[in-house]
Formats: sequence, C-alpha cells, structure tokens
Amino acid sequence: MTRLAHRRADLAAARAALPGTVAVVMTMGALHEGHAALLRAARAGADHVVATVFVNPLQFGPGEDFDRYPRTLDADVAICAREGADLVFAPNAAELYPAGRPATAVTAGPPGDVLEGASRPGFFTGVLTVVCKLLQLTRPHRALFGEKDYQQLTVIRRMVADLDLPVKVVGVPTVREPDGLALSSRNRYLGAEDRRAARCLSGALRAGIDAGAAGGGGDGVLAAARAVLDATPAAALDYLALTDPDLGPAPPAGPARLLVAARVGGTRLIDNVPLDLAPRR
Ligand SMILES: Nc1ncnc2c1ncn2[C@@H]1O[C@H](COP(=O)(O)OP(=O)(O)OP(=O)(O)O)[C@@H](O)[C@H]1O
Ligand SMILES: CC(C)(CO)[C@@H](O)C(=O)[O-]
Ligand code: BAL
Repeated sequence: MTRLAHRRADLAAARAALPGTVAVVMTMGALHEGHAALLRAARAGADHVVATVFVNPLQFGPGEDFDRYPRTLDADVAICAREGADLVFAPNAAELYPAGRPATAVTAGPPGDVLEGASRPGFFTGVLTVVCKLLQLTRPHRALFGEKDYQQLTVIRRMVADLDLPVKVVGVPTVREPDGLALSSRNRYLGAEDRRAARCLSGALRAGIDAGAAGGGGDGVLAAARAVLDATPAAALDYLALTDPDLGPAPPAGPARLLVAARVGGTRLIDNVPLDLAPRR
C-alpha cells in the first residue's frame, strides 16, 4: 500500500520503517508518463521507493506560473501507487520552509549559471536548495531525475559531488509523445494550435542530430536546428545551445548535447538530446 505523508515527522516515521535500499523520485506533481518512467526505474533499482510531490516556490521567479502550476495530488498518488511507490511525501511550503524563505540556500555554480540559469535567475538555487532538503528528509540511496531537464540533472550531480552527499544520482531518458514532444507538466497549458507548433523543439533537435551525423560540424548542427525553429513563427526562441556532455564548450567531434528552450504561445518549453558530431566532412 502507498502511504501519504504531509508532515516531516510522519515522513521520518514512515522512512524508518523502510528497510533495505531506498530510491527517491522528486516531482512537482501533475504526474505524467515521464514521471512514471522515473518511478519504474526507481522501483527496479531499490527495495523501496519514495516519491515527493512539492511545488517548490523557491524555483519560481516573479511573473512565472507558481499560482497557475497544476496541482493534482489525488491523481499523483494514484500514479505513484500504480507504479509501486511505498511512500509519497507531499508537504506544503509551511511544512518544508517553516520559517519562510530559508536564510541558507544552495547556489549553483557552473554550469548552473548559463542557459536555464541565465534565463531563470535563481531557478537552480531554488532547485538545489529543495533537492538538498528532500535528500536529507528522505535519506535515499538513489535519487532519480529526468534527462528532460538535463541541465538540472547536471547541476544536481555537481551538488552531490561537491557536498559529498551519500546518494547516487541516476538519470532517466526523456519520455516523448509519439510526435516527439517531450512530456512535461506544462504541456497541458498548450492549446491545439500551440501543441502542433511545439513539435518544432524536438524537430529542431532531430535536425541537429542528423546534421551532426552527416559531418556538418557544430555550426551545421545549430544551423539545421535553427532553420526548423525559424519555420515556426509561434515559437519564440530563448536559447539553442550545443555543448559537450557536461554543458561545457562543444567539442569539434564526438559526444555532444543540443539544448533548446522556447516559448510557444504562453508556455515555455525546454528539450535536449545527445548527439554525436562526426568528423567534419
Ligand atoms: N518527459 C520526461 N521524461 C523523463 N523525465 C521527465 C520528463 N518530464 C519530467 N521528468 C522528470 O521528472 C522529475 C520531476 O519533474 P517535474 O515535476 O518538474 O515535471 P515536469 O514535467 O518537468 O514539469 P515542468 O513542465 O514544470 O517542467 C524531474 O526529474 C524531471 O526531469
Ligand atoms: C527537482 C525538482 C522536483 C525540484 O523541485 C523540480 O525541479 C522538478 O520537478 O524537476
Ligand atoms: N522540471 C523543471 C521544473 C521547473 O521548471 O520549475
């Protein structure tokens, strides 16, 4: 049976009753099949699974969608139960931040200061602060995060290494719709026309993959991806970046990462893919 805890004391008692290895999947709720993939991966690699559902105010900037963000806890708990989670921790902000905004925070250095970190000032500080707290509260052996938020995964890995946190961070591949759109809780904001336009993100990434494999080099990858985005007037590009797998400068050849963020109608979406830069033809 999947237990639901709203208070840290109840979480502590329930966590103490979970012997063996524990995996945690941290979410902001509004669960979809991308989250379910994380829960399944967690289930496969640990004796017990803890899911957290918390819309973290620290990671929303002024004018962002904190109030609008979907809150569907009953449905979320049902998905967690379906996927075999032992425990769902769903605190409110007063429970997690009893003294209000914490005076202590975990700030993200590189690569948290570029891309999402530049577009959303304070975002990764909010993310790392809540992830550090939730790691302390859930005490997992493994923590699973999605590659859909690749930069987030990267800065969390960096935090765990820098702070010597006793947890293994596991990345889970991005789950996509049949037409390529990365599943995301914010996709539900998209009307029919914007939903069609949103295909341009994954389409741009696919064009970049193909250009990289064809020996087009980094500039060829970016040009091919940009052409797809430019052909979609409804998409307002925030960034398109080619990096190495650690989000450093793109290599001349070999493994790389292509990342995109764009606003489609009123919805900001992100996506990314690994790609291989063939030697320039
Ligand atoms: N399509 C997906 N494939 C794999 N993992 C995903 C996917 N979508 C979300 N995740 C992962 O689920 C975890 C919780 O993310 P979150 O609750 O913010 O959902 P989200 O869909 O990313 O929401 P948002 O639309 O606000 O970005 C994160 O580690 C995130 O990377
Ligand atoms: C990691 C996380 C749960 C922290 O709020 C959030 O950023 C998310 O859901 O990706
Ligand atoms: N998955 C990322 C959560 C956010 O954009 O705040």
